[in-house]
Amino acid sequence: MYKSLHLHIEGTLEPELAFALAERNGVTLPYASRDELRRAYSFTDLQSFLNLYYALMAVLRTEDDFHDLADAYLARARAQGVRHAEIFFDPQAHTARGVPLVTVINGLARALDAAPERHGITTRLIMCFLRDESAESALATFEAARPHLDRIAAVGLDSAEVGHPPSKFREVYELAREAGLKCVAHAGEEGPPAYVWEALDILGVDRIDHGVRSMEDERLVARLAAEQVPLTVCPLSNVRLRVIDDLADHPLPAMLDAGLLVTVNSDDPAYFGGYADDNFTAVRDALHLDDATLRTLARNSFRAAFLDEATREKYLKELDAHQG
Ligand SMILES: Nc1ncnc2[nH]cnc12
Ligand SMILES: [Zn+2]
Repeated sequence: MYKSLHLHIEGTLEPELAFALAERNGVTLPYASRDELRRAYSFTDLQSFLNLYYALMAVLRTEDDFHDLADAYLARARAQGVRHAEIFFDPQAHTARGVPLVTVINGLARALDAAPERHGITTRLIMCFLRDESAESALATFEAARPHLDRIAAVGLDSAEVGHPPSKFREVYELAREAGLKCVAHAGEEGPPAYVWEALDILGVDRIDHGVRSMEDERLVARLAAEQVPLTVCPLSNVRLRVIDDLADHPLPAMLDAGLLVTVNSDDPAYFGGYADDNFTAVRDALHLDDATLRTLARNSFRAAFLDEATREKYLKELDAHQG
């Protein structure tokens, strides 16, 4: 039984669906076949992945496309034991291509609204700002989303990290908090520990996405442990984007030993070789995690989720019963 707290919906676009949507919308992809596309999934760093991630979004045009993308993800997530998913989306990557924000939100919301009954999954939607776009663009995006904020639980920050520190987005995070939204940010994936400090001190985030490079800064580790700031770590993503060389060298055990509130997540599962359970299985095997550690990781994701306390308690009881 899992919670998924770091999942980009656009990163769940499997080659099969990409080709189906391309055909539906008359979009020509620069790949002859699904296999040829899959062969392009060989990344040297975050930017090399983002280039393909944004290019393939060309097939997402209508409300039905966003609905079908999210519905396909929810079916896969449930098959992997996910019960609650907090889902990122990148509005600017769509509005920049002429797809209206309302099309994106309505399509995703239609799939998410049906998810408890259709898939047995509860969800939250997290609207991310692209950090390699301007602060003004983030502000304009937030203002455009104001009529839809009842659909949105939190704001986030993603895309190319290095050179785009969290402090650039102070103002839009202030507005989001004033509007009652939770706040998260990718930090310490490729960027330095200083970006994690900024996300905490300047953006006031409730969770850090990735945060693996925090381990380079002892004072930061102590702070994250003392405040029990959740970190949404994505092990298979870290290997595919060469943040770490080998899963066997992943800092996850050291992070747990340091008392950090670590969760395991899939990031962009269509591109990085696996969904929730695939990530758990991979770290269990590569890092020789025992059952108690796996239980801690599962509990952590329930603690870190944006749930009301009654629902959290209900899920924790279910988890205890499930794990015996
Ligand atoms: N791993 C990642 N880091 C930053 N931005 C992203 N957008 C989608 N996946 C991402
Ligand atoms: Zn991510």
